[in-house]
Amino acid sequence: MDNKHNESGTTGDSIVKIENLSHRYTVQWAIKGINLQINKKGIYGLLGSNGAGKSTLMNIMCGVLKQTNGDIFINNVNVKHDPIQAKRFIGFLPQKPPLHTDLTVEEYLRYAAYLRWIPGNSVKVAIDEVLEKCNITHFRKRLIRNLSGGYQQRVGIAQAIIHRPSLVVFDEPTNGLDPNQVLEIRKLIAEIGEERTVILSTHMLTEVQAVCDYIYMVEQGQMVFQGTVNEFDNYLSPNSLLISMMNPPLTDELSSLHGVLKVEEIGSNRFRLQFIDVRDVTENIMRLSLERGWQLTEISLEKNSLDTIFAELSKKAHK
Ligand SMILES: Nc1ncnc2c1ncn2[C@@H]1O[C@H](COP(=O)(O)OP(=O)(O)OP(=O)(O)O)[C@@H](O)[C@H]1O
Repeated sequence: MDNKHNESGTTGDSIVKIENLSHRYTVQWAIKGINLQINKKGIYGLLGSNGAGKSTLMNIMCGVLKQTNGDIFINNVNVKHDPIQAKRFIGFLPQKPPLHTDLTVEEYLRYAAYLRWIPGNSVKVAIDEVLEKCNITHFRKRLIRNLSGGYQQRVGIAQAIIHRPSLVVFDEPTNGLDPNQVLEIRKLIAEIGEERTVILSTHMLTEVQAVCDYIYMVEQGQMVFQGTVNEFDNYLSPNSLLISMMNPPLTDELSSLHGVLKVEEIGSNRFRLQFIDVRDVTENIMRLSLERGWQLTEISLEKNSLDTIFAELSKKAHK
C-alpha cells in the first residue's frame, strides 16, 4: 500500500496520528476516544497515574495489542492494517524490557538486529553504533544478567533504536532505577530525542519537566490535557497572592478586605491571600497599604504547583 494513502484515506505528514482510539480488555474501557497528532521531532511525555491507560496506548501504538476501535498511523501507515510496515518505523521499550539475560549484550543485540531485518552485512555497524550511543561498548561481552539495572535499561534502549526508527516509544523507562541511573537514562533519552521522535510514559511530573517538550496527560483512559510543559504550568489560573509588609495589620483585617477569601500567615510579615478577583484585591491592598502605613514590600501571584494541576486534572477525569 502507498504510505501516503491509508485505508481511511488520511494523508499528511504526521509522524504519529491517533484517531478516536478506544480499547476494552473485558468489560471496562481501558482507553476511550484518544486523539493526538505529532508532526515534528521532539520528546513527548505521556503522563498519567497508575492504571490511567498509558501502557495500553503504547502497546497499541507499537502493534503489540490490537485496539477495539479507532486507528493509529505511524508515518501515515495504519498500524492495524499494515503492522509489519508500521513497525519498521517504531522502536519500542516496553515496561518490562524484553531482555534475554543469559545472552551477552552483543549476542542479544545481534538477535534484535535479526528481528528487525537488518541486512547481514549491516549488522556489525548497527550494533557498534548503538553500543556507542548507549555507552555500553565496554560491556559488549558481558552477560546481561550481570549488568546493573541502569545498564540493563541501556541495553533495552539499544535494541529499541538498532534499526534507526523515526519513532521511539519508551514505557516508564526510568521506573525502578536509582536516582543516578535515572539521571543518566534521562540524558540518553534527551540525546535520542535530538535525532528522533520520542514518546515516553511516566507517572512522574518531575520526569516530564526534566525531559519532555510536550505533555499528553491521560487519566481514566481519557486525554485530559495536551500542551507544552509551560502551558501545563499555566493551566489553572492562580488564585492566591503572596504579600509581605514591614508593618502588617492583623490577619483579621486582611481577611475582611473585599474579595479576600482566606488569609494564611506564612512567615514573618508574609501572607498568602486567596482571592476571587485579582484586580480588585491587588488595587485594594496597594491603596490601603498607603492609607494605613502597612509598607508593602512584596505582592506577587502565586502559581499553582504542578502537583496541584496534576491533582486537578486527575479529578477532572474522575467526574
Ligand atoms: N491485560 C489486561 N486485562 C484486563 N485489564 C487490563 C489489562 N491490562 C491493563 N488492564 C486495565 O486497563 C487499565 C489501564 O491499564 P494500563 O496498564 O494501560 O495503565 P498504565 O497507565 O500503563 O498504568 P501503570 O503505570 O500502572 O502501568 C487499568 O485499569 C488496568 O487494570
